[in-house]
Amino acid sequence: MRLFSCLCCGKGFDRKKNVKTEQPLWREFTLKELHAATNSFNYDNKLGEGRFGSVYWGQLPDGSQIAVKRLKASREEISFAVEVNILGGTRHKNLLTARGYCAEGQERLIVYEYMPNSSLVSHLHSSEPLLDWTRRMKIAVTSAQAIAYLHHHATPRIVHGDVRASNVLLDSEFEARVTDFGYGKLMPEEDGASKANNTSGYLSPECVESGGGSSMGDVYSFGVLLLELVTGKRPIERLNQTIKRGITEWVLLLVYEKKYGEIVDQRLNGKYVDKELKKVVLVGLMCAQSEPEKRPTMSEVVEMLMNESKEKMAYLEGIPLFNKNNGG
Ligand SMILES: Nc1ncnc2c1ncn2[C@@H]1O[C@H](COP(=O)(O)OP(=O)(O)OP(=O)(O)O)[C@@H](O)[C@H]1O
Repeated sequence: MRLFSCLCCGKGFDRKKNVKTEQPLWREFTLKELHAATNSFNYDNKLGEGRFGSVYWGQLPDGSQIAVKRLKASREEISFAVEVNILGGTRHKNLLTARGYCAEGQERLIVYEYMPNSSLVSHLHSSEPLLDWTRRMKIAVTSAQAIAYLHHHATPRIVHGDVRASNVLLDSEFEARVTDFGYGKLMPEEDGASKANNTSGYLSPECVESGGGSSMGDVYSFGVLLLELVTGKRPIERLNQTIKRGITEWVLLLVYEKKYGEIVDQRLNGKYVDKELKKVVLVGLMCAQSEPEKRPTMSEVVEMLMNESKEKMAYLEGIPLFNKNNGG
């Protein structure tokens, strides 16, 4: 049974009309093709494993490199089809491009572009070469643009539901390629993003409460991600066996004291731009406010991150949240 309609780029690629001039961006792969590309899902090709399944590096006969996500269990067919069609129909330069899918027998696979610089989390919290300041700023803006696209321009509008550093992959230019959107409905309840986020510190209080995602919940998670990006600290740091510290509370206390030099990732050895640090920290804290109605939208976040005017900075600094006596 063929469950999938063929969706291509966001502009509505029509295979029949465009076949002579364009390579289809989205197509069905055979299992045989993917076996050949990944050396039969060889252990040496394995890039890693997430909650949904394992990811393998592969190469197609045309030389292009792919990452094949082999989903763990067979999904409810219609749900898989709908979700896969969302992936196939959503195109933005800072979203990870899904090139196609394979559904044969019990196998459910999604084929993505391969990202040579792995994920943001591997750069921030491992021995990978340190991400310099310029790259961090580029990642902040490009990942915000991707999520803003999902919220404000994609058809249908998409709540990411699982914004975090491991879902920000990095392309050869170290630009963000946000991934794992549209997976919410693919996940079994007990494995849901909400449950995982709960302990990772990315989930907003109202999403913890409701167990579901929302666009304002994405904004909160993105705020936490911004703070992680500039501090190099995990959203929740374990200080000792019993005490954990949330990144938002820690950063806000230092902002009250105007101790930005203590907030920034110390491994940068002072190589950062003061006003950019201040801006990202303040925008991150605005996003990660407990009350959803006080958070900006993602398009406002993009605007604030890209705006370099003194007026905007003065506006941000004047927000009561950042004044201990007014907001804190
Ligand atoms: N397109 C890709 N290019 C390169 N590496 C990738 C790609 N997609 C995933 N990976 C890597 O494969 C590993 C598993 O990714 P996956 O998305 O399955 O899990 P995750 O995001 O780490 O966790 P979770 O599934 O819980 O969200 C990660 O190390 C990730 O960086």
